[in-house]
Amino acid sequence: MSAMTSRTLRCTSQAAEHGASPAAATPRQRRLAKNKRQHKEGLEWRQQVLEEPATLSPPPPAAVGPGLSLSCPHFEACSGCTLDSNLDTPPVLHKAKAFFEDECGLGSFQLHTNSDSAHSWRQRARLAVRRDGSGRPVVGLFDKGSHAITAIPSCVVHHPAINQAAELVQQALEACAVEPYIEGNGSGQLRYVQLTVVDQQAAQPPSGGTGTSIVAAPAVQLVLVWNSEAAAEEEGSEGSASLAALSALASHLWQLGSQSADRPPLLHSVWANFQPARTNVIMGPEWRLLHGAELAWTRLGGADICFGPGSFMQANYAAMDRCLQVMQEHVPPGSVVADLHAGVGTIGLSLAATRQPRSVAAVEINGQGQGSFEHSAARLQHSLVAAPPAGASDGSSSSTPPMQLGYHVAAAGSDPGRWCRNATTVVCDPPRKGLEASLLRWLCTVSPEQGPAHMLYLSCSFASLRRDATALLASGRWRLRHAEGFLFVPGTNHIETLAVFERTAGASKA
Ligand SMILES: C[S@@+](CC[C@H](N)C(=O)[O-])C[C@H]1O[C@@H](n2cnc3c(N)ncnc32)[C@H](O)[C@@H]1O
Repeated sequence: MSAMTSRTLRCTSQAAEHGASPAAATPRQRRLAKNKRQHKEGLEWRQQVLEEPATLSPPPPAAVGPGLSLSCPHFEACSGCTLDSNLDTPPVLHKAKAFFEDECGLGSFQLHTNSDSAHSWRQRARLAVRRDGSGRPVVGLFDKGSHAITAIPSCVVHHPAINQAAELVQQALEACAVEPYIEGNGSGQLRYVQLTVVDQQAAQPPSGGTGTSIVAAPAVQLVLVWNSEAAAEEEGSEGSASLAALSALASHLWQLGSQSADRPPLLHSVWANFQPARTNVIMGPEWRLLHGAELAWTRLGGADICFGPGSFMQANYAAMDRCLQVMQEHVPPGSVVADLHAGVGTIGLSLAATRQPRSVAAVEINGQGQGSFEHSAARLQHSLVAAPPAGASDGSSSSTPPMQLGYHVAAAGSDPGRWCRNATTVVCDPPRKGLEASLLRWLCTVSPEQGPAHMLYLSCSFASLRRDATALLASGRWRLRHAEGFLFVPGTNHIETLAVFERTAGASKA
């Protein structure tokens, strides 16, 4: 928190304590005082959660004005959020409305949101580990526009389990005398931590017993991003001392976070990721499981989704779940689905669990997702055989083949004709830069007989979606049937947009 902000907060609270007239405060002081009051209520709620972890549920929504508000004590210092009021009408929403309503002629472009969307939504967070201005090791985020670090122990957008696990790491830094990373000279040990909430209910396999041993509280998959190579060097060398320090830190955390007699374990697992390079890329190429279970699960869009620490996961599970439900409405039963930017296969698996497609082919450039996809697919196939959906094949009939679920590690644009062979529905969920030029060209030129009938394009960047949608519509091959937005990152000028296209000519394959 900047000196200016902390001074302002102090002054505001003193004014409030001494009963100063609200009229004497500036609008900003009043806003910060309100943030502080709501933050205090949030802390009280979190204290209750700590005492009763099995009942973790979202905090009561903050008292808000016309729009959703953030009310975070770290706002303005921390770089994580850029909006603290009217979160449900970020500036980009106006651009999206203008594009879809005025340029594309859709009736109305809506943004999905509800009153508790603003808080406790983040289920995956990456936090830096550095020394602060006073030399104290800190787990937090960089200040706006700099690499100076701010601790954010009361972050209101983090799921409470993430804040608790971050606090555990904060304590362990000092207890284990861990050296935070120093960017200036590349020295130090711990660079970042990644914390991901694991749904312990979904973690139980469907045949996992009576349910009496199920631990209801969410736990955290913790990754320690360590500033060294993975391989131990000769005994007594600097490398092995560094790995011994990593091992001691991980054991200390595991003991603190997994073995409490009076509450469910906070940690699901502890991983090491090794990043020795002097780079801004957070994760390195090598991973090692140090404690706990390798497989982590959550339930999204009607499917159990397995994920590892190195594969992409949407951080806002509730918003993604809602988005998946909407996507399902646009996929007819019996479809052949190509899920082109699949990650661990969340979208394709959700469609497989709910829409009875004939097949789903997942295509993903990062091979880290493949093992997770295969675990999820096996669990899904098992549950479909055990309880086939009404009217669906259980695979026992020789005339109706079982659903095919496949995963290809490849760039979607490398051979779109191959990845989309026979596909009736193509799903694109690209990174911020949008569709690869080769994929966009194929979609804009493929003949109606060969191409898919429907396309679901989910985008995290409105600018690249607008560019790609303009090209798709200009090609004459596609018509926009529907579009809507989802608040995946409340507190920022960002919306996730789903655009549903249908082919304009030729016989539909679906
Ligand atoms: C926004 S994420 C979506 C992941 C997944 N659909 C989900 O919902 O979790 C984008 C994914 O596209 C992958 N990706 C990036 N470039 C790609 C490419 N050229 N071809 C295929 N996948 C790509 C990334 O590795 C990442 O997993």
